[in-house]
Amino acid sequence: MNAVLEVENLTVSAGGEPLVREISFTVGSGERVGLIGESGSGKSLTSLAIMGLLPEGLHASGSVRFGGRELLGAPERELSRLRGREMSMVFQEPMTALNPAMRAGRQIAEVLLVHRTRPDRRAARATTRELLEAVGLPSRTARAYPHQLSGGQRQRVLLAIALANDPALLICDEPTTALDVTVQAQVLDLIGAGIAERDAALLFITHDLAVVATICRQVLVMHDGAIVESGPVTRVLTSPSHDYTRSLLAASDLEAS
Ligand SMILES: Nc1ncnc2c1ncn2[C@@H]1O[C@H](COP(=O)(O)OP(=O)(O)OP(=O)(O)O)[C@@H](O)[C@H]1O
Repeated sequence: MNAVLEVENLTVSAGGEPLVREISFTVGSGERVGLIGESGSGKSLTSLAIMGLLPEGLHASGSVRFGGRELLGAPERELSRLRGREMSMVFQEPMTALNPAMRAGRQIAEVLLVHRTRPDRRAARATTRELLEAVGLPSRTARAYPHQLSGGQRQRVLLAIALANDPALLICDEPTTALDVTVQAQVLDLIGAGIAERDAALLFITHDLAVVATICRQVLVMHDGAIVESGPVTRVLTSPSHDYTRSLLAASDLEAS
């Protein structure tokens, strides 16, 4: 299996204080890896460091290779060419990720067009309709503004945007946390299907063990900025070797057997 993402000794610090500490992991092509840990453990900073989107004042060191290319220290121009095309991200709060003043269809079409040297608007509109259909939304959704959609519908639009350019890597950061359980299951199914269709790699961030068990085969457990345990979901969730993983399990609905 080819490695899509190779993270080695990644450290994220603020003013010399490490918030993510020397973490290493690999995500292979077609692989689904969950990153779990309690609030504040460093999950979001890890994903932002990978995407080159760390907020001002935070510094990443170590190595993040994507398709063999080193991303840490790469020029912003190169990173913005990758984002939304070869790697994309779905966040927890779709309302802040979507432009409130732009119709949903236009937002999907824009991401199709922005990475083309010769934009074809008619083809982008047709692909937008296909993408909406693939995430279970009627084509009339294209004309809706974000505030006219439900939370689940907005998250589907974001997923359509993230999948639009057939990325090799999709990073999801708590994409279903704000949704009710039924809608959550539907969105998880759509993420799984979108990934499988493209043979893309998935890095799925959540604090919810049940969600990881549903969608991922491999899991990394993060605690206080470090990865304390990793392995196949079936192993880690049935016989955790780290105390912190055991306490996560005890606090969840899943039972260790
Ligand atoms: N811009 C920043 N400056 C300084 N510290 C920060 C900054 N952003 C995050 N932190 C700190 O880094 C740590 C990790 O934050 P991070 O957002 O990665 O956690 P998380 O595991 O994603 O949590 P949650 O599940 O609540 O999103 C936290 O202690 C947080 O307070």
